[in-house]
Amino acid sequence: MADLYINGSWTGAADGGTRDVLDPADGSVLAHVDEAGKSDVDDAVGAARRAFDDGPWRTTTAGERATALRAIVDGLRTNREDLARIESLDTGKTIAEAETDVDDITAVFDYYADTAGKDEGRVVDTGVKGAISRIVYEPIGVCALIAPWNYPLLQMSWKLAPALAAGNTCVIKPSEVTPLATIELVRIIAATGLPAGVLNLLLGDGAGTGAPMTEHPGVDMVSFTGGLETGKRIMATCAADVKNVALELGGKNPNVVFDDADFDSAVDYALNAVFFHSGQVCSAGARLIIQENLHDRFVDELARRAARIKLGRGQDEGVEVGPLVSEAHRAKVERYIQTAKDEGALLRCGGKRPDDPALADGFFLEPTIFDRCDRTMTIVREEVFGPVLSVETFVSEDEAVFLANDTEFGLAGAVWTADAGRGQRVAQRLRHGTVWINDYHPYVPQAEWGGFGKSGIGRELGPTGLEEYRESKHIWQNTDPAPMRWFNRQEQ
Ligand SMILES: NC(=O)c1ccc[n+]([C@@H]2O[C@H](COP(=O)([O-])OP(=O)(O)OC[C@H]3O[C@@H](n4cnc5c(N)ncnc54)[C@H](O)[C@@H]3O)[C@@H](O)[C@H]2O)c1
Ligand SMILES: C[N+](C)(C)CC=O
Repeated sequence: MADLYINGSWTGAADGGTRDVLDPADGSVLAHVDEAGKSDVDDAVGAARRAFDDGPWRTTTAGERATALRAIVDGLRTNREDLARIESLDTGKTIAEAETDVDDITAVFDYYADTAGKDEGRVVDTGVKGAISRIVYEPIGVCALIAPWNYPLLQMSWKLAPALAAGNTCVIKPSEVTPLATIELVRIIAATGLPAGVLNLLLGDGAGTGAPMTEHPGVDMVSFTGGLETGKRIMATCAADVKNVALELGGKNPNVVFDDADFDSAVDYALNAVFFHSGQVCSAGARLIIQENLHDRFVDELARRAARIKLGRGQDEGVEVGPLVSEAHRAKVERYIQTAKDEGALLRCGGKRPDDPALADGFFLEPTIFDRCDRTMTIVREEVFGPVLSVETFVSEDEAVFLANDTEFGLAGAVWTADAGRGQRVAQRLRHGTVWINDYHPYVPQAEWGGFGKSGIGRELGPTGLEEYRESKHIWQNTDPAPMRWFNRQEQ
């Protein structure tokens, strides 16, 4: 096996470590891959360090880097179906979802190809005679990019595209649970002829590979997407060396529905908000906050439709939702379901594994709705990251806003209303990084993504997504130097 990509070559793990990657739809082994240890981390960071300090990449022009990114875009377009199929197999998501992800990352590489080539810094008007002052942007250096299992290609590309566009070198690590499509992504990028060491791929888990990456003195920046507790650990590690750190963490996202909302659309999107990809989405609308007088009709319809969602293998025709990613993750979600029952939430549908014997070996769980929840319940407060919706009610607009903001997270949320003024008012009061009005889930390369509160630090996508990977430098030139004689005036 040779699944690690270090200094322009495919190689195995130095200590022979390997890992089985499982198909979440039936628990079978999809692949065996190499598992990097500390010496592989040293090799990859060393290669990225040399490529940054001594190689040609850092000093390429923005236009040259834009050309390199466009070659990646071409590679992604050519390999769209293959990439989507692998991503679907590995994560369990449907082919349609995986294709959407590949289209998204293609657009992201394209966007940063454009953006990198346009922003060449700025001239500063200092008001000082005989001085030229300008701001230039430089890459930060060696970036360690670490991604989660739910959107392996997408979350890595949101980091990799701007990091490369800015002229950094990278060591990347997908989740040990879903590494397969990232290996293909690196094959596609390697084929475009990036200089050796600019992009390095490590596979492995948090303790054996991720932690040594973040601790490594040769790394200048860590960009991480994943869970809150891991994020805290990484931030503490980075503090020791004052490394740059960007964090995209979890969410407990409110979907607020007022009684004047378009009923059919609000129900339809509420389903999609929470059950898309089995709820394994950082921005999943897992908290329905509904106006009391609409509650009965809305939740009845929601439960009726949730019970009809077609579960199955993500590659099969007609399947709407795939399995959870692993046995361990399903067990975690099941513990949350039990806790919700114990704390008195009312189970309206789901709450168990499907009865269909054809799904018995996969990590499936039925779409689940807990009604009559309150803000003290664990199911309302903690990120479940599965197909589980909690329902709370409100009477007034103020109460809706209070409940929507009543979370330590602040990633995303939505408001549904026919009153345009109220939509804007509520959107402005929500303490979340993305707010949708009469919609749920859209994200685009041009618009920043990230969270308030414990949902993270920094932003991906948009112009800010490029800023994350650049240092700005002020260059001041005195065009007419002459002694200033601040000191030793008596000697003049
Ligand atoms: N904000 C966002 O945009 C966004 C997007 C996707 C997922 N997420 C979040 O990701 C979480 C789910 O992903 P997960 O279960 O893979 O998260 P996780 O924190 O368990 O793991 C994420 C990555 O970090 C690595 N890792 C684990 N411990 C590490 C350590 N000590 N040092 C360095 N790396 C380490 C893992 O191997 C994996 O690659 C959810 O909380 C979800 O909300 C957030
Ligand atoms: C950022 N997003 C919404 C694509 C995936 C979150 O898990």
